[in-house]
Amino acid sequence: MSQEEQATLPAVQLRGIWLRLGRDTVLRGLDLDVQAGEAVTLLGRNGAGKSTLLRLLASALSSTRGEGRIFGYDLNDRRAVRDHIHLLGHDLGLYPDLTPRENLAFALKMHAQTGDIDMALERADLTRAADRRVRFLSAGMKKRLALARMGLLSRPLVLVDEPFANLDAEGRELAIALLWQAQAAGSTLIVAAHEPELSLRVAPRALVLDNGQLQEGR
Ligand SMILES: Nc1ncnc2c1ncn2[C@@H]1O[C@H](COP(=O)(O)OP(=O)(O)OP(=O)(O)O)[C@@H](O)[C@H]1O
Repeated sequence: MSQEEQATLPAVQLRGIWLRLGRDTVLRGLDLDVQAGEAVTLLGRNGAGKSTLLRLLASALSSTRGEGRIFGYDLNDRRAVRDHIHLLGHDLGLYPDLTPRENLAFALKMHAQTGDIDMALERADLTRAADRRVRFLSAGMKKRLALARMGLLSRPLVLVDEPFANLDAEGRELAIALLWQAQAAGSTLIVAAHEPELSLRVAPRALVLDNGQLQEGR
């Protein structure tokens, strides 16, 4: 598929998705359409299934029933899906024995990309901690690093679970700025958050996950 053909396809198309985890049926016939370039805030109470939905979209979980496509690629085509997404989940996926600088360099290398690591570190206010092992950073500093990595890797679909958790006021503004930047660079965003007043600034389409299905609005 050419890049031109791909750009005309919806970023996300889910049809009748059911997903069971243990004894819980978390998603119950869920449908979702997200156009390329859209920015969506995903709301819902604790345990509603927001993280589960993001993990399904990242092809880290399989549905029990239903069909899903990411930029036209079937969700079961995990390699193609993972080539198009970046998931910033509860588990930040950082390497604790590497430094922030090394984590960012490794992420760029894994995606065969280049980027300005020093600028990303500075923007995240991590310059002074750039060469300390990640395991010695605070929770908020780790979150800033994960956000900096998201900003460096400009993936077509960016899935972010609670971008504002563990951050101080300045860190929250950094999260918003990096999400803006990702969208301006052409990424589609889906942001699960408990702070609609923050998330809706960057992702104005609100979807509420309730009883395993999505509804528009707050
Ligand atoms: N690995 C698992 N095995 C069994 N059940 C799970 C698993 N992970 C999540 N669940 C269940 O799935 C449901 C949805 O969880 P999920 O983490 O997706 O919710 P959430 O909307 O992201 O919640 P929160 O706002 O608290 O982060 C919950 O009932 C949870 O207990």
